[in-house]
This record gives sequence, structure tokens and C-alpha cells, in this order.
Amino acid sequence: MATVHKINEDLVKERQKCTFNVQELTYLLDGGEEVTKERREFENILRNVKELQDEVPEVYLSHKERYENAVRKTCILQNVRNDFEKKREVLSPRNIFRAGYAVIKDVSPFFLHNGMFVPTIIGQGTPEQQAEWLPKAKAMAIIGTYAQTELGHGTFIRGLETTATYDAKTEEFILNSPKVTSYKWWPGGLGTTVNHCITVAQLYINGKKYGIHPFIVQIRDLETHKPLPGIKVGEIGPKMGFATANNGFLGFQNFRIPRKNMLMKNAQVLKDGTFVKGMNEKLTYGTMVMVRVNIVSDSAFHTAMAATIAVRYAAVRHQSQLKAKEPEVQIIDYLTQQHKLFIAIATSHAFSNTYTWLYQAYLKVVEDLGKQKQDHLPELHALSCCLKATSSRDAGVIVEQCRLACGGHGYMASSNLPIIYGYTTAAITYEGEHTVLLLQTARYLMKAWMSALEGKVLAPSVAYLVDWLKSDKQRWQNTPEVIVKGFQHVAAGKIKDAFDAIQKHVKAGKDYEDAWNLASVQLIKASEAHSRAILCDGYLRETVRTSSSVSPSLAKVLNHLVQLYIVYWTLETAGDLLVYSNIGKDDIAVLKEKYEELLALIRPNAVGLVDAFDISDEILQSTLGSYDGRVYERLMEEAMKSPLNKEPVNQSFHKYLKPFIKKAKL
Ligand SMILES: CCCCCCCC/C=C\CCCCCCCCCC(=O)SCCNC(=O)CCNC(=O)[C@H](O)C(C)(C)COP(=O)(O)OP(=O)(O)OC[C@H]1O[C@@H](n2cnc3c(N)ncnc32)[C@H](O)[C@@H]1OP(=O)(O)O
Ligand SMILES: Cc1cc2nc3c(=O)[nH]c(=O)nc-3n(C[C@H](O)[C@H](O)[C@H](O)COP(=O)(O)OP(=O)(O)OC[C@H]3O[C@@H](n4cnc5c(N)ncnc54)[C@H](O)[C@@H]3O)c2cc1C
Repeated sequence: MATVHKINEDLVKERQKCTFNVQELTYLLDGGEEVTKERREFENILRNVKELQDEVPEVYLSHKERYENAVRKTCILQNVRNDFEKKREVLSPRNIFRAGYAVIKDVSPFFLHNGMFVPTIIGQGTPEQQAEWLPKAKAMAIIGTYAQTELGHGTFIRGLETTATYDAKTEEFILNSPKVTSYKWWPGGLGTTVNHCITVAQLYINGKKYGIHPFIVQIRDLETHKPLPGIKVGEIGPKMGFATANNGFLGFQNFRIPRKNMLMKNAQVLKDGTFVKGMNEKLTYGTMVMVRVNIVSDSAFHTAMAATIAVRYAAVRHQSQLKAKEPEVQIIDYLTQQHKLFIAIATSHAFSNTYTWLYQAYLKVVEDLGKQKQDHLPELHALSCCLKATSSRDAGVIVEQCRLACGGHGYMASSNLPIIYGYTTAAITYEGEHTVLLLQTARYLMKAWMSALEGKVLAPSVAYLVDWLKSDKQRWQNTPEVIVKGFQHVAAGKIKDAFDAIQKHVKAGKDYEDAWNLASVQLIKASEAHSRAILCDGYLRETVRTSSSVSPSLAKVLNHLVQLYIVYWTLETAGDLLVYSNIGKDDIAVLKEKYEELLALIRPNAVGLVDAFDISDEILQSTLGSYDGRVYERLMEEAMKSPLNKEPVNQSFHKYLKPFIKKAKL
């Protein structure tokens, strides 16, 4: 039986101070009591699977052993999940995703199977294609990934070099990788795990190029797992993080696949080689839109993990004296520490709230597309790009801030903050590089600005541009609602400036594309300001909406958090607000005080707020962040697991050190 340890006294006291019902907040964050119960039940089952406990911490394994262990454990996880789902409802994707952390310390080699392979079959396949591949993929009789990026191109996907040439005689596509730069590079699980992949390739029919399309390709034998003839596949090697994601490379040499393997929900190739255009060629990019939406949720979760670790640690850790002769204080009582940490909690809430409405908007567009309506697609694309970019970037900054807030111990692998950082920082690049996605949104914003100038009705997320043009800046008040308007004014002002800069360059004789490049720093700033306005507006609206359905004590805390988020960003971007809104220097002084008041109001609830994220110790994997707060004991226990501590004298002493010292003495 596992030993039950006493909970750290500071944490006990912190939990007693909490002014709201932690469980109520957990249900709210999860999306309902039932979801929480399902998640806890599943996590509890996993906790008791003996084979999932690591004898040696993963960090001490070699690259190869670590991968093999991750495959072993993912297979067990999948079996446990299958058994669970036989008896009960199908687990929600978010719950299975969270539970995965309890099993795989880093990123699962099957990550892309559930994250992109299955969704692409759903989003890009015809009903017949779905009927053929989905049951097998969902049951994991076939395992796949999403192979789009190549050595030469990741961002500019129209420039991909893998070719799929149609042969009408045999009704097959012939896949080729003509150059080293055309090799697929990066897909998760591709290295040595998957047997199928979605390959994105340039379609050629009778010598004519028809752009990029997705093809479902079997790359390994289902029995022997050997690469099929014509396939060159392998792993790309160690990275900054993603140690067990098994990212791979892939090349084709005259590799044939049947015609039916082109995913044809959008464009089609008929038997005789006739190409039938889809409603909109950008629908081929649909999986990326979905994943970008999900990354907002992912960013919320990583921020919550880091906040949980750093807040609990800050409550347990005592260092320095505030006043002479008084005991050393809990570091959470330093205002600078609260400044580092409470924004982490609020940011996670901001992203969760944003994900809630963004996901609904995504579902609405999918439903519309089913009815051949695509009016809201450009707005969704613009929103998913800038919100993915901003949420992943903010999450990266916050996780690093939490690590720094844990001092030296935050640098220990056993704090788990390095792995969480490796993950969040990767998300800034994958699924559309940060700057590139901000520029996609800027493209939309320039069009929206033009429409606003022409007096047209705009989509809801940019409607503030019309208001801004119509009215003069409203009188400033230090209320969340007016501050959000201030953020919209900043965005509108920056959008206008970027637009004017482009026009100026064009008037000076530049091509539009060169003018765009010359204005692109202003364009990304406009996009960032738009994201912040959207995040603050959505977070405030959702908080107001939910506040009426929760207990008054919880509503109060939620209100403190949203205010903190808004005031924090006001102070961070005060310069912009001074330029583009009616805020005055005196207002900033008032808001500085307000910010300090909010830190003080949140302080007694800090531990309760991170407890409400309900991230189990198995998922957190952190010596610093466990529920019981046994920080020092755990650090020592983990250190004792180092293989270097298994013998009193390491062999390197006899081999190298002893002769070296001897020589040095002479
Ligand atoms: C209930 C579910 C809950 C689940 C929660 C669970 C949480 C799980 C969380 C996460 C799971 C994630 C798992 C997956 C991990 C992912 C690992 C990483 C995988 C990858 O990285 S895959 C590779 C990704 N690659 C990219 O993103 C490439 C980036 N590049 C591009 O997207 C494009 O090339 C481009 C957009 C930059 C440019 O394309 P291009 O064709 O050149 O287009 P333009 O000329 O610029 O624009 C033309 C026109 O098209 C519009 N447009 C562009 N893209 C889209 C789109 N996707 N949709 C709609 N429209 C689009 C663009 O705006 C232009 O319009 P305009 O002419 O201006 O009107
Ligand atoms: C951990 C990880 C996992 C991944 N998993 C997968 C996967 O499973 N499947 C898959 O297909 N891919 C995957 N990728 C690839 C990923 O999607 C690409 O790396 C990403 O889209 C960025 O493309 P790139 O590497 O070509 O960067 P580049 O485009 O070469 O970026 C380099 C620099 O150029 C700048 N730049 C590029 N174009 C422009 C422009 N138009 N305007 C201004 N600046 C520009 C960028 O801002 C950046 O600063 C993964 C990547 C990582 C890191």
C-alpha cells in the first residue's frame, strides 16, 4: 500500500484561507460535474496500473529506451481506454489528452494519430473514405500521422515538392521525392511508430500541376513493420523537447497508391484523370485550423500546470525576512512573486474561456461548410491564427516565468518545468510559425479596415473598427468594459497605421507585396493588439456570462481574476494606450494601485485556485508542485534515483580521475 504523507502545514493553512468552493470551480473549468467525474475515474484507473509505474525515471533512459518505454506505455494506455469506453461513454478528447500526461512524461509517439491523422480523415475524406479508414484508425488497427512539412518548406506549403502524379492507365498516383529538400521532415510518430500517414503532395495530371492535396499512404508492412519498397523513412534525432514524439523523415521513390487514397471531400480526381475543383481550395488546410483552435486549449492546460507547480512551491518555500527578527516568509508573500504567478492563473482562465467560444465558432463553420456555406471561414481562419500565435507565445513566456519563480529548484528536471517549457515553446513554431500566423491575421485585418472605410458591415470580431471610425474615442473610465474598448482602440489605431504605411509605400512606387514586407513589423503589432483585444473582450464576456450561474463567492473570485488579467495588460501596454486611447497618466497611476489591490485580493485564494485546476500528481510529475507539498523530501528522493548515486565510487574515478590527480600532484 502506498504511504500516505502528511500535507505540508503551509499548504493546509492556505487551503483553509480559501474563500470559494474549489470543487465548484473545477466543475466549471472542466465543463460540468460529469466531465470531472469521468476524468477522475479514468485517472484513478490509470494510477493503479502497475505496469505504468516507471522503475527508473525516464530522464535517465537513453533516447532509444525512452522511446520504447513511451510506446509500451501508450499501448497500455490505449488498452485501458478501450476497456473504459466499453463499459461507459467515450472519453472526451480533452480528458484523454490530460490523462496521457500521467502515462507519458513527454509527448506520446501516437500524438499525431489522434491529434491530426484521425481528424484529417474526418475533415478531408468522403463518406466512403471515412467508412474505409476511420474504424481502423479509431481502433488503432492502423496508426498514422500528418506528413506535410518538408526539409525545404514548412510555412509556404504551396511550395511543397513531394509529387503525386496520376496514372490514368492503372488508376494510381505515383509518389516521388525528387530532391533532398522534398523529404518530409518533422511528422510526429513517423520515425519508427506509424504504418500510415496523410501525405500532402503536389498533384500532377497529364503534366499539369493542380496544387497540394492530402493522400492517405501506407508506408510500413502491417505484419513486419518494415518500410514498403519505395519508402525511405526514419527518425530525425534529438530535439530541444518532444523527446518521445518520434518525429521522422520520409521520402518516396515511384511509390504507387490507388486513386481512392486521395482524400476527396473537397477536390477530386476522376478515373479518367479529370480534376474536379472543390468549393474553396483552402479547405485542404482544414486540419490546421482545427489544431490551431485546440492549441488554445493546450496553452490553457500548460499554463495551468506551470501555475500549479509554482504557486504550491511558493506557498511552501520560505526565504529571507521581510522584517528583521521575524521568521523567513513564504515567498508567495513577496508582491513581486504574486506579480509573476497570479497572471499565470488568470492567463489559463483567459485561454480556457477563449477556447470555449472559439471551439463553438469552429463547429459552426464546419456545420456551414456541410451546407456549402463559407461566409464565416475567413473570420475563423484569422481568429484561429492570431489566437494560436498569442496563446502559445504567452504560454511559453508564462511557463518560463514560473520556472524562474521557483529559483534554482525550477531548473531541476524533476520540477517538470523544463519538459513543460519544451512542449509550450514548440507550439509557438508548429502548426504555423508565430510571425507567419500573425501576418495571416493581418491580411484579414487590412481587408476589414478597407471594408470599414467603405462603410460595409463587418464580422463581429472586427466590428470595433466601424465603431472606432464612427465615434471619437470615448471618455476614459477605469472599468474593465472601458479598458477593453481601449484595447480595441489600440488595435484599430495600429491597423490603421499599418494600412497607411502600406499605402505610403505603394504611393512611393513600391509593388503591393514589397509595401507589405516594408510594413510587416507594424502588421504583426496590429495583429498582436487585435489578439489582445479579442482575448480580453472574450474573457470578460464569458466571465460575466458564467458569473450569474455560479455561487456569489466563486463569481467574486472569477471577477478578481479577469480584472487582474485586464489591468495587467493595461499596464504592460500603457505606452500603446497612451498613444491610441483616452487613458491619462493619472489613470495609469490609479490602475497600478488597483493591480496591487487585486494581487492582495487573490492572495488568500492562490492555492485554492491552482487546486481547482485539479491536476493530479501523476500528471504534474513535479517535485515542487505535488498536492502534499513535500518539496524537499521529494527533491531528495528523486536525486537518490540518479544512477550515479547507486555506487559509492564511480568507475570513472579509477579510470580517469585517480591517474589524473596523481599526475597533477607530481
Ligand atoms: C473537443 C476537442 C478538445 C480537444 C482538446 C484537446 C487538446 C489537444 C490539443 C492539441 C492537440 C494538438 C495535436 C497536434 C500537435 C501538432 C503537432 C504539429 C503538427 C504540424 O505542425 S503540421 C504542419 C503545420 N503547418 C502549418 O501550419 C503550415 C503553415 N502555413 C500555412 O498554413 C499556409 O501556407 C499559409 C497560411 C501561411 C499560407 O498559405 P498560402 O496558400 O500561401 O495562402 P496565402 O496566399 O497566404 O493566402 C491565400 C488566402 O487563403 C486564406 N487562407 C490561408 N490559410 C487558410 C486556412 N487554413 N483556412 C482558410 N483560409 C485560409 C488566406 O487568408 C488568404 O485569403 P485572402 O486571399 O486574403 O482572402
Ligand atoms: C516539435 C515540432 C513538431 C512538428 N510536427 C509536425 C508534424 O507532425 N507534421 C508536420 O507536417 N510538420 C510538423 N512540424 C513542422 C512545423 O509545422 C513547421 O516547422 C512550422 O510550420 C514552421 O515552418 P518552417 O520550419 O518551415 O519555418 P520557416 O518558415 O522556415 O521559418 C523560419 C523563419 O522565417 C520566417 N518566415 C517564413 N515565412 C515568412 C513570411 N511569409 N513572412 C515573414 N516571415 C516568414 C518565420 O517567421 C521564421 O522566423 C513540427 C515542428 C516542430 C518544431
